[in-house]
Amino acid sequence: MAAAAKIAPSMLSSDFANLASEAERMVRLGADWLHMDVMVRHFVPNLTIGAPVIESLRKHTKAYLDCHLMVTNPSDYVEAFGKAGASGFTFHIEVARDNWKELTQSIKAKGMRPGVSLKPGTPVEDVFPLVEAETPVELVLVMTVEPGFGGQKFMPEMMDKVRTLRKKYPSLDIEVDGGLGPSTIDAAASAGANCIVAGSSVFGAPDPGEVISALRKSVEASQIKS
Ligand SMILES: O=C(CO)[C@@H](O)[C@H](O)COP(=O)(O)O
Repeated sequence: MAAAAKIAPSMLSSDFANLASEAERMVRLGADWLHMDVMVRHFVPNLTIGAPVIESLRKHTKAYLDCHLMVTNPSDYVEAFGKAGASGFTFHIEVARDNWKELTQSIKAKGMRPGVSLKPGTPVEDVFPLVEAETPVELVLVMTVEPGFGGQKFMPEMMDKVRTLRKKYPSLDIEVDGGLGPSTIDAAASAGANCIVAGSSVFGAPDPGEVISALRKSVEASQIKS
């Protein structure tokens, strides 16, 4: 069975001063997940949110909080994110080559869904062992921009990675992130992505609900065709 479409507005593009009401608005407009970009000025040169913000937001929403840890030392964050109420914890393979097994197990032990992400320059083969492990990652996040900032241009050449993953793992959650919106979604959906992160295209639209619904329609239409 095809992995269900999950549309995840990237809260990086929201009004951080009104995070709880922005989260509520996205859920009301049809978001399945809320994508939370964690950046602490190493691994990427930006500074966003950490576990205290997740903990505060959790008091206001039951939504699935899809946390993407753009940090060099993800294992240092597992305990705090688990306690804070994160739903998914996605780390980068580039910083976890030596400890991904323990890391994945500890994420699961803290009640979160483990995911792995790869930067544009990282070969897709690098994540195969994590998907096939005894305690596997449950999501692969293919970055379609260099991580660090919203509002960048979608890299269509990353779709080869998505196609490869979808062919090999028919029911895996495959997420794409960066430059997704109405003009790029068909490329990602037809390659096999089912979890769609979108920041500026959703928050910058006159009708964000319409964009969320267009993203979902494209994923579902591609799944029917395939
Ligand atoms: O992780 C990141 C950037 O590193 C993303 O989640 C962006 O926030 C997506 O923003 P758009 O490209 O959709 O504006």
